[in-house]
Amino acid sequence: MPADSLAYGLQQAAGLVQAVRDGANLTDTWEALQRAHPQWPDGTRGAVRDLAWGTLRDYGRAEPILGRLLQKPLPDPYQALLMVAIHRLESRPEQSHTIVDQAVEAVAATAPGLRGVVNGVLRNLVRQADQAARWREADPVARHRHPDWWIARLRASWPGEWESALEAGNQHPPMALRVNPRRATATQVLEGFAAAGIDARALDNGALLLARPRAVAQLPGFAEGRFSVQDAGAQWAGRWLGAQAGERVLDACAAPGGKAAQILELADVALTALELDPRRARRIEENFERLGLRGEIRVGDARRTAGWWDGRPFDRILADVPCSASGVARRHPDIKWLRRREDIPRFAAQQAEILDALWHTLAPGGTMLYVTCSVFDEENRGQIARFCTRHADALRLPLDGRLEQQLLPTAEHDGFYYALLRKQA
Ligand SMILES: C[S@@+](CC[C@H](N)C(=O)[O-])C[C@H]1O[C@@H](n2cnc3c(N)ncnc32)[C@H](O)[C@@H]1O
Repeated sequence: MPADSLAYGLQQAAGLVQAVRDGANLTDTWEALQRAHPQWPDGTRGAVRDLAWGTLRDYGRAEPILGRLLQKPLPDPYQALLMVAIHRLESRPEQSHTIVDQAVEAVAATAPGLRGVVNGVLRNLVRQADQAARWREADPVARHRHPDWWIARLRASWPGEWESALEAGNQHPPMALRVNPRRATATQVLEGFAAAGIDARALDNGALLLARPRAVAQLPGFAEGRFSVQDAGAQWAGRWLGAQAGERVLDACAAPGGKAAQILELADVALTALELDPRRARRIEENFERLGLRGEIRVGDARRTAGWWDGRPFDRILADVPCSASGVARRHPDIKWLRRREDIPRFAAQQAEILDALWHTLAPGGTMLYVTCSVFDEENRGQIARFCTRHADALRLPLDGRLEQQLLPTAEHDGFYYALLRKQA
């Protein structure tokens, strides 16, 4: 199969989808696949990625169709191949004949005996497209493209917003940039973009939103460290932490270093960037280097302060804790497949442990900004409410006039939660 054919793209994307169905992490699998195919042209890389990410974002969409059109699921990875083909048929209905032919070609290469059934299922689907739309509409998982327990949680917490948040979470993610005020102003960056014919605009918090995602290295000013890629929702961290020159600041869960870099771009602070995973900690180093920033990078566990804390209290702490990442699932669509309902209390317990340990390292009068990229209450407002019952010296401070900020995914930003706590002297 030629590497630029749709058949090849479908086959490779099916391999990625199958790996996620087997429990693998998409980013790691994708990196390994690219290492195995260094000769792939950009077009092939882009096509395989789009097909796999799109199919995984379509969580649950193929099931009602395959359940009705197949007597029993095809063996691995051919069921995944059908899912990728169905995703493609839905997104490019005008190319239905080519898609069916190419899917048959893809299966013929390794399982010629399945050609007939793949051909039959996909042709049936093309013929019965209206009926398939009704099957999907009748199935909440297929309609909202999220696991049922996820839908139920969001619906219970956000009765007015859950549907639009789920829908936004199914779209292609936006691309936003964080301007480095040490190297440029937002106006200068936007002028450089306008001169290069790149459409972008500034949002309320200063983030620049590109009209269309692009390869960052091709944007004028990136190599000079004038900006970094960072979701607009994440960019509230620097402002809401509000670190001032001369302060001792801890970023307790720092890799890859986006928020740590923002803190250093905004004020001359003494920053410690702590990270549990040594491999990920190296990415903080690379980010600081590109941006010309300085901070102390330490590998350690935020829960075990004896391993990394010198006993001098911090004036401010950013606790951007590990979480379900349910607010960024459109960027990492394998999350919808890999997360289980029971993972959420496990994350919440880990977050509570981190928060309790960090609280001891905060100076009286100091503040801690708690951040997750989750949309689930148990990790967010519930977590902070429980923290405040355990720590009588914790005082909640408002963020732009609100007790806490839950950003649900929209066309402009991903889902994040923020709460600010002061340790009373
Ligand atoms: C949400 S990410 C942080 C993103 C980062 N703040 C940024 O803006 O680029 C959470 C990070 O915490 C790290 N982590 C998980 N458990 C930790 C622990 N107990 N102590 C320190 N870091 C931890 C993870 O490896 C991960 O890199």
